[in-house]
Amino acid sequence: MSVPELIRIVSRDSPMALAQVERVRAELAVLHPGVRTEVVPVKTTGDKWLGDLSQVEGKGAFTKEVDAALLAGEADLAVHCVKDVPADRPLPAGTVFAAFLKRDDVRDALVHPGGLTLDELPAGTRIGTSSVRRVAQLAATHPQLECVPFRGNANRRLEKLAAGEADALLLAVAGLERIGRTDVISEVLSPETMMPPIGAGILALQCREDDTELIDAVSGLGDPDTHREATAERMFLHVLQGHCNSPIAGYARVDLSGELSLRACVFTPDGKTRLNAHEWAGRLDPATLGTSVAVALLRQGAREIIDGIPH
Ligand SMILES: NCc1[nH]cc(CCC(=O)O)c1CC(=O)O
Repeated sequence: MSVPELIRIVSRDSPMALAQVERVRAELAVLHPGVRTEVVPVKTTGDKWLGDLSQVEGKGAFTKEVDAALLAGEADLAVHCVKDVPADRPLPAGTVFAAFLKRDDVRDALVHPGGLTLDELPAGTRIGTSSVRRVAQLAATHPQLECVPFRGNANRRLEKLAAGEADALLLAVAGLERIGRTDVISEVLSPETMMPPIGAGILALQCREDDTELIDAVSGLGDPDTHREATAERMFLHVLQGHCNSPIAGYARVDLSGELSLRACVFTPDGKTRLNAHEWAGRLDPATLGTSVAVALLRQGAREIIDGIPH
């Protein structure tokens, strides 16, 4: 296999994103010991704008500038959190996913400086999160807690928490692992307590579709089970056509016997209505499983819930 001499890797410039790039560089160094890599950090709209994401382009706010650098030939390989890559539309024309790295933890964690668990938090505790998915689920299970809008990269959110801008936070375990801050976790929430977002804990490598040499060179970093899970989850979201204010959650899993299943939910913003579906792939390929679970939720009225939410 011919391997490029130099691979220029583009990503957001947050500490989490740069840690993700270091993982990719380390895995590449094992697979292709001779290869040189260079990092091209870019600031995205989502990093610069700390207001409501639906006021900027919403979806794609964390990926647009990264995609542009790739397409302009300023870099060769983009590293993305799958969670941040819009699934309601195809990938930008001219680009493909070359690999999905082995999945990290899908769960969310509670970060409470006093070390309390979610059930122990007193009424009125301010939870810093702007995620409609987290807000809806908390409203359903812990209505006595109050969510306050909270944006910025994970390090920035921890600083704002320390400054007293909220009493506790919800953050992804995978993200805290990447920035080396699992020490702040007071409770890891089960997926039943807090259903994860589509693509949680998965990093994707994206290339220009004509760059076959690089696609071949990096495809060996992909994990086949993660690929099946990511494909089912993203097709689910594609068929459902949510928007950035629609609380949607779900995750696929390949179990020990190799069976793929996908569970997913759609909520109203107040969490009072929750539609659920859970199906096993059986003979279906991952994308068809994603479609089937989306159709199951549409039959229960998901379209009306999603379209009824202002965005
Ligand atoms: N929206 C930012 C973002 N994108 C991906 C992750 C977590 C890591 C992952 O799931 O890959 C986070 C931080 C968070 O939600 O706490």
